[in-house]
Amino acid sequence: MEDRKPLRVGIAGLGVVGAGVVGLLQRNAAQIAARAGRPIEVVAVAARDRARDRGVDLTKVTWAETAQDLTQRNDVDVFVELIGGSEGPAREAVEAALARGLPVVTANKALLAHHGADLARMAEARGVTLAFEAAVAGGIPVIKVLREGLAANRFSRVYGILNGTCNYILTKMRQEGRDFADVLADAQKLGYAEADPTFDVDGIDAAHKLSILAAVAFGTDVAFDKVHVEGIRHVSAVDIAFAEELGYRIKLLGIAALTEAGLEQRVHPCMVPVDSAIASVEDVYNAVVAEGDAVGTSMMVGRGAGAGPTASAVVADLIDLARGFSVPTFSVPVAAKVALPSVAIDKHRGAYYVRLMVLDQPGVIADIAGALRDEKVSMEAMIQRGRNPGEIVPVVLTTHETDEAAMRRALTRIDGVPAITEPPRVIRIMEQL
Ligand SMILES: NC(=O)C1=CN([C@@H]2O[C@H](COP(=O)(O)OP(=O)(O)OC[C@H]3O[C@@H](n4cnc5c(N)ncnc54)[C@H](O)[C@@H]3O)[C@@H](O)[C@H]2O)C=CC1
Ligand SMILES: N[C@@H](CC=O)C(=O)O
Ligand code: NA
Repeated sequence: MEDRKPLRVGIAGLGVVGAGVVGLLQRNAAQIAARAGRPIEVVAVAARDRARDRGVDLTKVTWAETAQDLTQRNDVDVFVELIGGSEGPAREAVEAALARGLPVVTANKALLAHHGADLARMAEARGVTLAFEAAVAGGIPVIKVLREGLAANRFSRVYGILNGTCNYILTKMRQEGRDFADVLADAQKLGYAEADPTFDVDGIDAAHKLSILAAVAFGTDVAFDKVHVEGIRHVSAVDIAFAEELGYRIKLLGIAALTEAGLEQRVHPCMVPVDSAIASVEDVYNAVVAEGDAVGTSMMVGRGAGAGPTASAVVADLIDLARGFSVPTFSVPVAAKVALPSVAIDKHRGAYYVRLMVLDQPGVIADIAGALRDEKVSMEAMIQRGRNPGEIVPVVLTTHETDEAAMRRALTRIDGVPAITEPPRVIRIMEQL
């Protein structure tokens, strides 16, 4: 093995993940070389700050001026992009690498969600690998599992907890009664959050990942613009407490389902039964559930963010490259992709949790019930806290399965009732897990 040529790596971006990758390659060098069949060595890097102590040994690497420069070096066999962002230097460098026939490993879900189809075409045209295990569900080898381990299956649904920051926030709010902003700051310190954390809390990061997951599972193009996206900003301590009372836990889920009408892709907070397996996936952990016709239901759980788990996935891709292993980018060659119509969210059917803040006065409940009845939305339960005439109190209701479009019409009417003092808060209930 000693005389095998090393795989020479150039890394752009030495932040949380970049430094994690350098550290992991150094720490487990002997074992990685044994498994890869040859050593994997970082020979060159590009980063904005050369002086910063990243806790890893960079004395033997060459510093390139820019990420682009890194892609043009003859001593680099694979370009690793860990800068982030769907445009700018990350996109330009990845495109330059692929155009030159250099394999690419990236953790950049934003880039793949926006430009995955084009980048896959470029990679295929040049016959090079574009690998991205770290981009979806961090350390869980979910791309490998869907693309290889479960390759014999037709999938009906793939869903899961795809954002570690949001799961961490929801967990700490529920377990410790802490504030949203306070827990988000913690997630940032721990290296879980995106450079712009609104991508996490507004569901965009989970939607990036879902669109990639759907492309891999269903052999279709990445269609991020077709994902319905809602984040967790409006999930309050009150909703978390009501969820507990009703036997649910709130999770931000990404769901891609193949229906007769086409592909439904949505990211939003969900109430899941407290005794379901996914309800127990807490903190920074992610989970991905795949429903295949042959295998049935498979669930994978692991850390979805942070230096270690993400580096684990990046290095696994490097080991595959060192071994000479290669598969089509999104599981099928570009020409074999299937076009699937996308199903809009108003065609969704499901059950709903609705929380209203209501000025307690006679007739309000009748108005709410009337709006639901007129739209043929059938109520499952109602909780009214306290009877304090003249005060604002929460009223919570849950529905039986109904059409999203009908639910929206009913909510518009309910919102117009003068005694409803703030917009209804709605969380979809997911029973079929
Ligand atoms: N942090 C995490 O848990 C995970 C992150 N990712 C993805 O990994 C990528 C990197 O994320 P982090 O390491 O967390 O971000 P980070 O912000 O810690 O690191 C990015 C680094 O890139 C550097 N950079 C910016 N522009 C550059 C340029 N033009 N040339 C070279 N370096 C440049 C920045 O100075 C920074 O140090 C992103 O695409 C992110 O979405 C994926 C999975 C998990
Ligand atoms: N910000 C992301 C990082 C991993 O993809 C998350 O919190 O999941
Ligand atoms: Na992964």
